[in-house]
Amino acid sequence: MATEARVLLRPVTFVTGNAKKLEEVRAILGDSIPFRSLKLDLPELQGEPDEISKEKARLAAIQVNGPVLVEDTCLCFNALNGLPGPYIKWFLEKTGHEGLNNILKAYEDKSAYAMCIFSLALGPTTEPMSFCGKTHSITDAGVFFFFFREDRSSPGATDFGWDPIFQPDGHDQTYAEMAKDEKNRISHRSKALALVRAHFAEAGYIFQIG
Ligand SMILES: O=c1nc[nH]c2c1ncn2[C@H]1C[C@H](O)[C@@H](COP(=O)(O)OP(=O)(O)OP(=O)(O)O)O1
Ligand SMILES: [Mg+2]
Repeated sequence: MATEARVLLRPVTFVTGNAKKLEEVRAILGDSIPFRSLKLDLPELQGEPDEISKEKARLAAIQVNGPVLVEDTCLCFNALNGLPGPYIKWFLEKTGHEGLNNILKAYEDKSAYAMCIFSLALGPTTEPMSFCGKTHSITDAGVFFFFFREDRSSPGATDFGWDPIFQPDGHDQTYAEMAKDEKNRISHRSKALALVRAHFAEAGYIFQIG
């Protein structure tokens, strides 16, 4: 039996305060899901990553009073059981790439994974749904960070967070060194958005936007 279609009277609003995230979401989604964006700085919450993402969606849906999509991004060190995780924004801001690098110097395991959790709330009273994508870093000690790499003369693009220090497993370049469309093909964000897209295809939402 076909999934019952759900009618949405407003476009989905992707809420973020981060212009680089928005740029990637636009490039990855194209026109596959009708959405608009809204720049709002949602609170940096504490807790388990999926709960943080869902709570962001609840808060955003109250402000927008309509369907919203948000995401929360984590950078997780395996040696630290997933930390800094959702707190990466403050770690990056306070310690920089080099501080993150120094934390891992204490451990043999320098592997990490990037994780994006999108949450969709159809309205302020609807329980959000979450979609998680992960990309693992290379695992060799001493090459995870640009700063260890004597073969590199430039960190690549330095305009998006921790991209210069994250080298995905199976790749010779960090996210920052890769062409944008290559990052978008393999990233934590694109994996999560593939699930969001599949959900939209399955749920059969119909947009009746007047
Ligand atoms: O693909 C990425 N490559 C490199 N760095 C990234 C990426 N994605 C997020 N980031 C950074 C931004 C922020 O420092 C932290 C996540 O924190 P997070 O709260 O999710 O992002 P945010 O506050 O900038 O935007 P938002 O308004 O959507 O919460 O990692
Ligand atoms: Mg944030």
